[in-house]
Amino acid sequence: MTQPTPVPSSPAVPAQAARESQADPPEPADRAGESGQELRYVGSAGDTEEALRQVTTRAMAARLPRLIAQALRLAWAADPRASAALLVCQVLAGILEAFGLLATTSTITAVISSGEIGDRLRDAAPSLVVLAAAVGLRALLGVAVVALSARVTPRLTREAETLLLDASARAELVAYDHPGFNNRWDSADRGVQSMRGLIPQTQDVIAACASLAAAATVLTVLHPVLLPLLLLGAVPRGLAAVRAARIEYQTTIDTLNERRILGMMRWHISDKHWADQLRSSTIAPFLLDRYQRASDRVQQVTQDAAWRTAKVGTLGAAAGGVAAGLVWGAVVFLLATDRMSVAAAGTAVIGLRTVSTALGGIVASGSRLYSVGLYLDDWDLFLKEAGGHRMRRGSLVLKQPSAFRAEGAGFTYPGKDRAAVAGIDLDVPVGKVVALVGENGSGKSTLAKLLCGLYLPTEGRVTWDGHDVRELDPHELWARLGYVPQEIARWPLQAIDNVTLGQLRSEHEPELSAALAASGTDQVVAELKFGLSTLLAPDYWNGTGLSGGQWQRVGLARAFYRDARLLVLDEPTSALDPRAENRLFASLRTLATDRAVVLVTHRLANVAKADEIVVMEHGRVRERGCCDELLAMPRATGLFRELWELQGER
Ligand SMILES: Nc1ncnc2c1ncn2[C@@H]1O[C@H](COP(=O)(O)OP(=O)(O)OP(=O)(O)O)[C@@H](O)[C@H]1O
Repeated sequence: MTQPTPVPSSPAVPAQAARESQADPPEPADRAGESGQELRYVGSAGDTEEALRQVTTRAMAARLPRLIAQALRLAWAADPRASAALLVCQVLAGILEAFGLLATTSTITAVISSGEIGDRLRDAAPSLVVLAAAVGLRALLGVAVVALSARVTPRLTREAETLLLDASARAELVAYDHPGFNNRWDSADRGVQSMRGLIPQTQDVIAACASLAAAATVLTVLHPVLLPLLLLGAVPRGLAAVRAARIEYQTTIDTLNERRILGMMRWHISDKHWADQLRSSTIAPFLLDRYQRASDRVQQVTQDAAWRTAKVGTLGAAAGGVAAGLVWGAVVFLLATDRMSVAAAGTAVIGLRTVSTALGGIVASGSRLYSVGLYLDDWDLFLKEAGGHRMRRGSLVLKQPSAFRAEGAGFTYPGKDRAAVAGIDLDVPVGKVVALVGENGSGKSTLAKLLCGLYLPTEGRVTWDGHDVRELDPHELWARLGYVPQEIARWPLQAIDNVTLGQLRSEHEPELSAALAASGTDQVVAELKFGLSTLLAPDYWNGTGLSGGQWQRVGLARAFYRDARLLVLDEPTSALDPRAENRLFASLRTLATDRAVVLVTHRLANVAKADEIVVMEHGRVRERGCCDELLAMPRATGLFRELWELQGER
């Protein structure tokens, strides 16, 4: 047995002094921003600036074809047949448009030619039939396009959502402590939502392009000057639409952080989790006031944006109107100077309207598609990078690891300038029970997560069987881990799945019964209406709720059931009744027969049987040894002894 070693802590503030320094609590600083902090979500400004830099007219024009190709690729992956049918419909619609326009010229030519009215109508009949057929078929194709889009879009959205969730599960745990990660997740999620508009907008752009190509061909045949004039007329509207898309995107980005706050406040005010405290503490009006403030800030930004969009739209429309006047003036001029026949002018009128509508469609749907594309980029990037935190570890697999070590390991949370734990040396082989104790915030849970490979150390290293956890396949590593965190996840699944986590090896196996019995979950299950098949979810999900202590038993059963070599129990008995707690600690030795056990707890009496007790203070190891050794330390310097005696007095 090692001698208790009082390790100098940094900074060396004895527990007593630390408590005394906290005796006078500081004045409450948060007075809605008067002198302290107000609720403000801290995002990464760099992302926003980068995103906005991309929203230019040129970028948009260059990006559109790629976006359409991307949309088609995604749609193809989601539903190849429906996507092919959609494309065929669009091409057919374009061809019919051209036929319709040419038939218009023939019809007008026949009707206004000299001769008997009956003969003229007979001559016009074939082109009239073509015209009617083209219009009717185009309408039918329109219906088919709507139906096919409605089929592809939900599949596409579902697929996009699944990929996003998968990418998020592949991010390092530390990602959640980076504000940029949450922002990127939000933007990517918005990408999934905006995907609902992807197919309709793409369809609109393709349809408008097909229509434009058809009408432009016909117009060029009628007179070559018409088309360039028209295209020129569309420029002001195009510029205005791009500007509006930029304002919309900027507004979304500017309000992203506030919307996060709104979402978080909404959850705190409405969720069952805090519902009892919300009522009993009468805090609701105060929270609603905070909600209102954030809401006002969002409204301010959106109102401002709406005003700027209206201004840009008005300018675009005015310039577009002048351009349209020029085009129509040109048609009148060509007609008046006999450079164009009356029949051609009649068709030109229809053709001009078609081209103008198509250009308007390309500009409007194109700018909407571009907005969708910006979010789509965020989604795409998240899939590749998991918000910049994709797990990139090794692939080494350890079947039966048996030695878990921290070697000078430390960890600093993102954005913090002080390490949560530092310079930790710890050795936990299979068969050994190590207890981590210490005051709140001394670094016990952080160290536990380092040993689990959930966090990667920012200094030193953590090894399993001598291999740095960075080299190990993380999923295989966690398959050998039984981890009971302070807050047990309440998965909305049946009791059996909540214990086996969907990894049942075989029905009625002894391991399952043993895990249920060792954790006391067997007693919980015995009271459930459908036993292990009971859905553990609140009543309104058609399930059955459990108490905090019952969930803690389920959490323990989970860890015991796993084929784990390292068992990390972080405050595993905080909600257990004394009998359940006793049973757990009595079985610690048995649990450690073929596992290494790390136990984090404040109930010091329970760690008496641990092989080694590590006393943490300010992120460092202050003392270590077995219970008797630590209790034998002088009263003035022994932190464990002081805490032990305080608990004893209680
Ligand atoms: N997600 C986080 N982001 C930033 N700092 C954190 C985070 N979690 C913990 N910390 C800080 O790291 C330090 C160690 O925290 P840790 O949770 O490891 O302490 P602990 O000893 O387990 O505390 P407790 O006994 O209260 O559970 C504390 O100063 C805490 O404020």
